[in-house]
Amino acid sequence: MIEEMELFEKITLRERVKKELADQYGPIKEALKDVRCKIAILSGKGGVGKTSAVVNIASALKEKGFEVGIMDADVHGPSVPKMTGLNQRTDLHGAWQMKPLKTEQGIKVMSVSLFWPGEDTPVMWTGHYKARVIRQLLATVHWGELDYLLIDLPPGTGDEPVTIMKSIPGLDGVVVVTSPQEVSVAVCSKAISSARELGAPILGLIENMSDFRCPHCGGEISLLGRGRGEDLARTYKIPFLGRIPLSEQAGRAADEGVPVVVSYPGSPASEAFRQVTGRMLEILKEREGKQP
Ligand SMILES: Nc1ncnc2c1ncn2[C@@H]1O[C@H](COP(=O)(O)OP(=O)(O)OP(=O)(O)O)[C@@H](O)[C@H]1O
Repeated sequence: MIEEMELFEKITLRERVKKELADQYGPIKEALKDVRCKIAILSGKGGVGKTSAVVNIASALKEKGFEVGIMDADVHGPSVPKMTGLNQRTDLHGAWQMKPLKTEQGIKVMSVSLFWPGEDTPVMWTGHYKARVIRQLLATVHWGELDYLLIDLPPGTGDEPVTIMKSIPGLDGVVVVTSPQEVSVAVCSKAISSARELGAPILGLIENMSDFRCPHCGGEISLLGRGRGEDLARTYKIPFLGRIPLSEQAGRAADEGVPVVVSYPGSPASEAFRQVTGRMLEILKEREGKQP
């Protein structure tokens, strides 16, 4: 009896999510109509540098003169505002239309943490509810004209990132981030498969936290390994966008709330982020002339 009830609940929830996706598709499409290119950033495992990649790719795009926005869809660990130095709160504007905040560099940001009561208040929502909040945000945020909107997805391969990806009409691509560690690469392959199942075009894979250059002797140390990201990209026949070194400046920049591309522009990590961004743009251009 209990099993039957659980099955019934699962089916009704699935139907409800399906209906909600269908109902919100139109409003989300309308809200994103002036966004030329929508890219989701995904990782299998948490803590591999997905958000770091998002804020630095955004900065590298901004440096090139593009209008850029970041949608922080990682409800449990929303670190985009912290990593971009946004401490203020946004107005709910009666929840009809929400305005993203702008970073010092002029990148527009929306995140649950911008209207959350306090840093210590945990998010206790279930997966279904979290995805619903993100869809609601996607439908109500007024981005204005953007060349690129980067969506920082929650880590993992469960319902949440998948439902969010499904909610974005005309998603132009997915970028996958992994560290070179075996544990990260193994989960990352699942993330690639789930993106593929959705039919989302995968623009490429980034290996973050790759070689570390010793500031004293200049020698390179592969603390977490090296090359497994590139091997994974080859296995799945997706473009390899490049390697970001494990770097003291990158870590410090995140804590200081300024992307490393801006705060340490000549650092190896910044150069690597610019190269990764350049490759991503080339791929978009080759794919479907998607570069604005
Ligand atoms: N290349 C790097 N060199 C040094 N530190 C890094 C690098 N990339 C990320 N970090 C640091 O590692 C930590 C995790 O990074 P980040 O928050 O970007 O990961 P994430 O994958 O988005 O995590 P989650 O999805 O769990 O929120 C942060 O403290 C960040 O500053």
